[in-house]
Amino acid sequence: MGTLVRTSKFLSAARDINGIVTITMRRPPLNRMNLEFMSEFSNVLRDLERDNCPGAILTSYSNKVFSAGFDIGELCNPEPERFNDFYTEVQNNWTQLYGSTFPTVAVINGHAMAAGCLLALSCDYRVMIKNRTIGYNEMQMGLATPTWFTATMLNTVGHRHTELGVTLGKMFTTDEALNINLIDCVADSKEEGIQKALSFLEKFTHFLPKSYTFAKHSLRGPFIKQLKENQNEETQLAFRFLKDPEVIKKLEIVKDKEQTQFLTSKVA
Ligand SMILES: CC/C=C\C/C=C\C/C=C\C/C=C/C(=O)SCCNC(=O)CCNC(=O)[C@H](O)C(C)(C)COP(=O)(O)OP(=O)(O)OC[C@H]1O[C@@H](n2cnc3c(N)ncnc32)[C@H](O)[C@@H]1OP(=O)(O)O
Repeated sequence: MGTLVRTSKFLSAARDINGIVTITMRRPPLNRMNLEFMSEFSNVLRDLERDNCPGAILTSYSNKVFSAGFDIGELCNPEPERFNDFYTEVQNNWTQLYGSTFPTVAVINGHAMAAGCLLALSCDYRVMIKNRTIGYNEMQMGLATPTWFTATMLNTVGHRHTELGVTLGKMFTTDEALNINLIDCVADSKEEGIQKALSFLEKFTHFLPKSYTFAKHSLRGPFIKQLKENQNEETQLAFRFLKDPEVIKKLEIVKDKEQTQFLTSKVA
């Protein structure tokens, strides 16, 4: 796997002989993202920028779940200060990953739900294992999909697929995701996925890093700028949404269901 360059409670990062870093999310059982997870993630990305990393792969320790998205504990009737810290970290994390100066690949070796899907979409390329699902399922949870989540999907698959995906809270199967270019290729196993990711990243060894960064930022920069300019408003909007009694009630029902079965549309 390579030399371990960083290990923390929920993430590990290992560098191979070519400098490519594989970041593995490990918050059992579902890689749910809470404040601590997000700040560890930001620290890893900051290190990779500082070290002029030539490329990174993002994957999960589990071959069942890439990430179940945000920890519902961070969203259900949140405290203002904690939510502000959490959401700010999430936004910063997205601007770092979506705008990284190095190429990134998500090896999606398990289900990728909501913010888990955002992580994958924020990379430059996606390899997904067969028989998994990916999408923004917020609607099914009584939530809404934040503006920058939507923009990231829109920039990947276009308006119509985003519109249907977001408004239906649709989880796409691997085959469906490939058909609409939500992912770029399919692998039989995580190991094969990593090999495909490395082949993609190998292409960039022939380019000047500054040329790559310029191209990426000319495509993604305006969306990052838009979020940075509206960061506080986005946080306030989300906080108000989450304080709506109907939303709290719905999330509490979801939390109660956690004791038995999470969602009726639960995936295999
Ligand atoms: C203006 C509006 C702007 C913004 C709106 C405001 C805020 C919203 C902000 C952002 C958007 C939201 C993004 C998100 O990421 S929301 C989270 C979405 N995640 C999910 O829906 C995950 C659903 N989970 C599942 O479908 C399954 O758990 C999964 C397929 C991942 C795994 O299935 P499996 O059968 O292996 O496990 P389970 O028995 O279902 O789960 C084990 C255990 O864990 C609990 N669980 C699952 N997911 C979460 C989660 N995200 N947070 C907390 N807890 C979770 C599950 O209920 C089980 O609990 P228990 O029964 O107690 O063991």
